[in-house]
Amino acid sequence: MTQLKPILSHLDPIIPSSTGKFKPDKFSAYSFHRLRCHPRLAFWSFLSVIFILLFFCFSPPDGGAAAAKRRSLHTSSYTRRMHLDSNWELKARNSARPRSKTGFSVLVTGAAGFVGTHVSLSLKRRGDGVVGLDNFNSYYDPGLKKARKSLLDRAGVYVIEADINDAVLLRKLFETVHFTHVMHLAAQAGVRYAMQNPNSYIHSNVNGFVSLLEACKNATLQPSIVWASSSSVYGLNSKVPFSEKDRTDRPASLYAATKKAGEEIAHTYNHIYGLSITGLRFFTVYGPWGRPDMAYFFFTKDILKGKEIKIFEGADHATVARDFTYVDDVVKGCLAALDTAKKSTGNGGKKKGAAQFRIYNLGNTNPVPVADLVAILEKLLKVKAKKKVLAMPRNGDVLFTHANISLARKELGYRPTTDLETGLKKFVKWYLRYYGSKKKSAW
Ligand SMILES: O=C(O)[C@H]1O[C@H](OP(=O)(O)OP(=O)(O)OC[C@H]2O[C@@H](n3ccc(=O)[nH]c3=O)[C@H](O)[C@@H]2O)[C@H](O)[C@@H](O)[C@@H]1O
Repeated sequence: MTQLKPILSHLDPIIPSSTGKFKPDKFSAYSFHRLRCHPRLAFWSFLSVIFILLFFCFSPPDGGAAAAKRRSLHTSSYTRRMHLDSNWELKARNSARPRSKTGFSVLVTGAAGFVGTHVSLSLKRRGDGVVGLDNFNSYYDPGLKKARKSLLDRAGVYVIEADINDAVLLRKLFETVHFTHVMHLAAQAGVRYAMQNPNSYIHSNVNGFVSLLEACKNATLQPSIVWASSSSVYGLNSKVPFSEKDRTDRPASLYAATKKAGEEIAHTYNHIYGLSITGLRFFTVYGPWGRPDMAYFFFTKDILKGKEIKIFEGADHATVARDFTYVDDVVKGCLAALDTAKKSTGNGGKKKGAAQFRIYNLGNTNPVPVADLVAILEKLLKVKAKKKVLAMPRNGDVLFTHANISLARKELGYRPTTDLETGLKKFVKWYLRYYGSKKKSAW
């Protein structure tokens, strides 16, 4: 204790006196008295001081570099855990670079999907930078998605394998690349599958969409967003053709309900955070590299196999019809929506003014009965279909769809030019080449 005395007296706090001289205050005298009475307390206090001094002496001089190193170690362990390419950030930066200064940097979600692949290729072809994101889930043959990814690889579009619900990945991606636009096409598609797996619709179309909007809203420079809604939001409406002004509060399927929810959620993010958002209501999009869960696709497969196909009809033999829209026409509408999108007004989550909010129908304006679709396929495949006409099951389907596209025509210059027979011809040609030569299963 006598050895500690000089040190402890030195550690006593000192305050200036009114004369300007320093003298121990009452508290320090009291502390010293306590320490003298508690040798253990004094010993541990001394040891703590030594530890603190040692910590400061031996810590690295550049704290920022150390933090960066820690961060990059954290990033690389994340990269390994999520099975991302070790240099995914570099690849994403390169892929997002447009050919010219005026080009866009676009994040395409669902890039290995049907419309996503076509949109990504078109953007890349005209000189925009594109990064794709896709979770390659097994809703339908992931082999087809991988084949689409190979197309994108060859075109120089880098696709990251991740889910839009991965908020960490999205944050890192938006820190790595400044996207001018996001084309959001990732979704759980299909009307009837919602009866089997309802939660997958909530996961992708509601939670996933919110996760993406959060990342966009938090970005320092917020991108403009264009995303795929659906003709199914018109639900049980009987007034045709469907106009954007019509009511959309009577969805017939959970799929439609989640797309409608997406439209409302989009409005909220536009209103609160100033995100520029355009929703596109797609009408039964078909074409090469299409989705095997859609009727035109599996009818083709089943007709070729000689398997029976079911053709639905409404009550009293009412015709079931769709405004089938060829994928190239839809892609033109998507690009026009990106081109006319105004900038978001927010910054890092704070709104600076009202932002653009739009919704457009992208249909063909020419509904075709499903029976006619089958007749065209029979002609193109040169095979008679084994048909069974059935009452439409109560599984979310609606009787018909028909788009009024005047708004998209006026504001986007959208003009679909492909009739169903011309479009199906291109689809059948692709189908026979893809499955004929590769002997792949179409499902
Ligand atoms: O436009 C849309 O909003 C929707 O279009 C399609 O949904 P759907 O029009 O039901 O397309 P298909 O599943 O290919 O069905 C096309 C038509 O064939 C009929 N169909 C389907 C299956 C079947 O076995 N038989 C049959 O007659 C359906 O009732 C429907 O009228 C897509 O699957 C949805 O993802 C998309 O959002």
